[in-house]
Amino acid sequence: GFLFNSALNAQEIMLQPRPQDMKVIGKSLTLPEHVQLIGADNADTDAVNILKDLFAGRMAKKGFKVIIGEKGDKAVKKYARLVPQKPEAYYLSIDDKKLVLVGSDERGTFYGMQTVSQLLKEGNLPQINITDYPDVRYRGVVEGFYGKPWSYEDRVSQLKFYGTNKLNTYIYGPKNDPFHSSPNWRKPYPQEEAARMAELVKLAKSNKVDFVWAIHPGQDIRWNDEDRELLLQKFGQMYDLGIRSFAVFFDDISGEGTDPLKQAELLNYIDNQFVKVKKDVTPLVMCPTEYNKSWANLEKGYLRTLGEKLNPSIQIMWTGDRVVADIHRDGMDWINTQIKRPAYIWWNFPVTDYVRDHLLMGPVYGNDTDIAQTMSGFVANPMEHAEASKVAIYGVADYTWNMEKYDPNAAWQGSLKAIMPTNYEALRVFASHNSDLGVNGHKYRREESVIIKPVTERFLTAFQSESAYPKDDFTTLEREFKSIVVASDILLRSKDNDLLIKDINPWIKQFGLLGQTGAAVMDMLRDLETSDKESFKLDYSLVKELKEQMFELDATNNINPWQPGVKVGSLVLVPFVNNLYAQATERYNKQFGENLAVVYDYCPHTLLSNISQVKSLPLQLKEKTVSLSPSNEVIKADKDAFITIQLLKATKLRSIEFNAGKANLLQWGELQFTTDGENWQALACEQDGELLKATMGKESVKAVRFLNKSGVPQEFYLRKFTLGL
Ligand SMILES: CCCCCN1[C@H](CC(=O)NC)[C@H](O)[C@H](O)[C@H]1CO
Repeated sequence: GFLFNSALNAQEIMLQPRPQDMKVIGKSLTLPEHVQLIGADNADTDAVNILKDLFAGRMAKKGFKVIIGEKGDKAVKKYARLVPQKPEAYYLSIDDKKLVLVGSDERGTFYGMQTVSQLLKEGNLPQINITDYPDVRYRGVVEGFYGKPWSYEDRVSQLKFYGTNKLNTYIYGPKNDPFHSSPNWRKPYPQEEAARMAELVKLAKSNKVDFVWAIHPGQDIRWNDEDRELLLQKFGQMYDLGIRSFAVFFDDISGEGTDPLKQAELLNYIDNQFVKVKKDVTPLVMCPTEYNKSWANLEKGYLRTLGEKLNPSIQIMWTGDRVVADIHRDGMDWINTQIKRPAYIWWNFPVTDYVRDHLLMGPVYGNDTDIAQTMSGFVANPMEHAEASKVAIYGVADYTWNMEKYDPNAAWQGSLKAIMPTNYEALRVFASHNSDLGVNGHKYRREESVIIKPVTERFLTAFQSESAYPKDDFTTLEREFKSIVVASDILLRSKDNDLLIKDINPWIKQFGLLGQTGAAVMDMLRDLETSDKESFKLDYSLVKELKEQMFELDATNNINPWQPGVKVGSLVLVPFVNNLYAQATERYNKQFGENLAVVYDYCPHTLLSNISQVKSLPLQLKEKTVSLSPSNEVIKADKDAFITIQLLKATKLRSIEFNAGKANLLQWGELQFTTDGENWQALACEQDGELLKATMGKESVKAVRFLNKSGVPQEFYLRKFTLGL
C-alpha cells in the first residue's frame, strides 16, 4: 500500500520544457518498494537505462507495474491510441497501480523518461496523465561562431544537457576549425581528432541528438568534378566516423562560391548521390550566403533561385531580418515565400564573437511565440563559453518544445538551477547583471539589471537635485552591491560546475570588484551625510584603487584583436557607479572647498561618423589609448564620409594611428585634427605599409578624423584607429 502524500496540483508541478497537456489525477505516491518492468526488452534502450537507474534496487518479478514501449510494441498495445501521431511524442500515465509510458518513436519514449526523472522528487511521484510532443522538428545548437572552438569536455557536457532538455540537434560548424572550412575541408581529420569526433557521435546518439557535421567550402570551392568528389569523399569519411546528419554552409564568403545555381547543383548532387543513397542519413541542411533579410538582393534572385532549384527535402537556414535579430512572424512569412519551404532558424544568440568582452547570461526573449509551424528548425549559435551558453540553450529548449507556453523568466530560473544546483542564487545575481552586449556593430541589445535599474535612476536623479535621496533606495543599493561581493566569492569557490567557473573566472572576479566599488561609493555618500571628511577621502581612494584593479583585470584578461577585456554590469551598474562617484566627489569638493579629481572610467570620449556601419561601433578606452574596435566587414564610404574621435576635452596626444587595409589611402583620404572642433587641419603622416602614423605637433587636440576627400565612394577596412593619450 502507498503512503499517500498531499495532493500536488498541476501548477505546483514545474516541468521544463512544459508538456503540451498535463492533468493531475490523484495524490502523489511514495516510490514503490517493488517495481515490475513490462516491455523493457523491446522498448528504447536509452530510455530503459534511465528507468533502471531511477528504480535501481526496486526491480522485482511482482509489484508496481511499469509498462514501457513504442507504438507497435505488444506490451503497450492497448495504450497506443493515446500517443499523438507525431515524431518524438509520448503518453505518460502514473496512477496507484502502474506507470505507463508509450513513445510514438524511440525518442518519444526517451523524452517521456526525462519527464519521469523530473517528476520524481524526494522519492515521490505524482499521479498524472501527460500527452506531449515537440512544436519544432529540429531543436538545438549550431556551434558556428568565430573564435576558440569548444573543447571535447565542453561538447560532452553539452550533448548530455541536450538529452536531458529534449534538444535533438547539434550542428558542428566552428568557423575556426581548419577541417571544416577552406582550404582543408578537403582533408580528413587527423587520427586523434577523428577518434574524439566518433566518441562524441556515439554520445550524441545515446542522448537522442543528431550530430550534424557541417562543411564550409564556399570561400575556395571550384565548381568542378574534382572538388565535388573531394567533398563527397569528406562526407564519406565523416559517415564512417558515425555521422548520419550533414550540412553545407555558404555563409560569410565572397567570389565564385556565392553563385546560387552552382550551390544548388552541388547540394542536389550531394542529396541524390549521398543522402538519398545512404538511406539512414537525415535531410541535408544548408546555410545560404544571403542568410538574413538585410542582405537579400531580390533583383539578383539568390534566394528565389535556391527556393526553386533545391530539392524540397533540403533545409535552408536563416538568421532573421538581420545577422543578429529576434524572429518574428512577418519575417518568417517573407522568407518562407522566398525559399518555398519553412526556414530552419539559425539564431545568432547568445553568440558573442563580436562582443567578446561580454557574457550573455540573461533570459531568452524577443522571439514570437506563434511561429512554431513556420519553421522546420531552430538552433542557437552560442558563445565560445560553452557552460555559460547553457542559460540561453535551456531557454531555447523550452521555447522550441512548447512555444505557446514559453515563459522567459521561468526558463531562465530553471537554467540557473540546472547549471548550478546548489549555488544557483549566486549565479542568478551574476547572470542578472551580465546580459547586455554593450554598444556593437549589429546594434543588438538585451535588458540588464532589470530589478535595480529603476532604483539607480531614481536615486541618481534625487542625489543630483540636491534633495535627500530616499533612505530605502540607499539600503537597496547597498545590499545589491554587497550581494554582488558575496555572490562573486561563492561562485569562485563553488564546486557545482568546475567547467563554468574556470571558463568565466575573470568575469566573476571583475564582478566582485564591481560590488566592492559600488559599496565603497555608497560609503562615500554616508560620509557626506555625516560630513566625515577623513572617511570620505579614504573611501574615495578605495574606489580609485578598485577602479584601477578593474582596469588592470580588463587589460590583462581575454586579450583578443576584436573586443579584448572583461566587461561586467556594463549597461546599468558600471555607469551608475561611475556617475555617483563623480557626483559625490563634486559634492565633496563644493562642501569642503577641496579639489579631488572627478574621474569617470567608462569612455567619456565620443565617436562621430556618417558611415552607418561605423557610427554604432564602441570606442574602447584603455589606460593610455582611445580606439575604435576593428571590424571584419568591408566599409563602404561615400564621398565626404568621415570617422571622428572627439575627446572629452582638448588633449596633447602621444600618437595617432590609422589603418584602413589600403596602401593607397592617402590618394583619396586624409587624417585631420582640430583644436577647437571647428577648424580642421591635415595631419602630416608617414605610412608604413597600410598603417598611417601622424607626426605629432605641440597642439592640444580636441578631435581627430579620417575623411574621404576624393569626391567618390571608396571601400576600405577598419583595421585600426587609435589615439595615444
Ligand atoms: C559581417 C558578418 C558577420 C557574421 C557573423 N555571424 C557569422 C556567420 C553567420 O551568422 N552565419 C549564419 C558567424 O556564425 C558568427 O558567429 C555570426 C555572428 O557574429
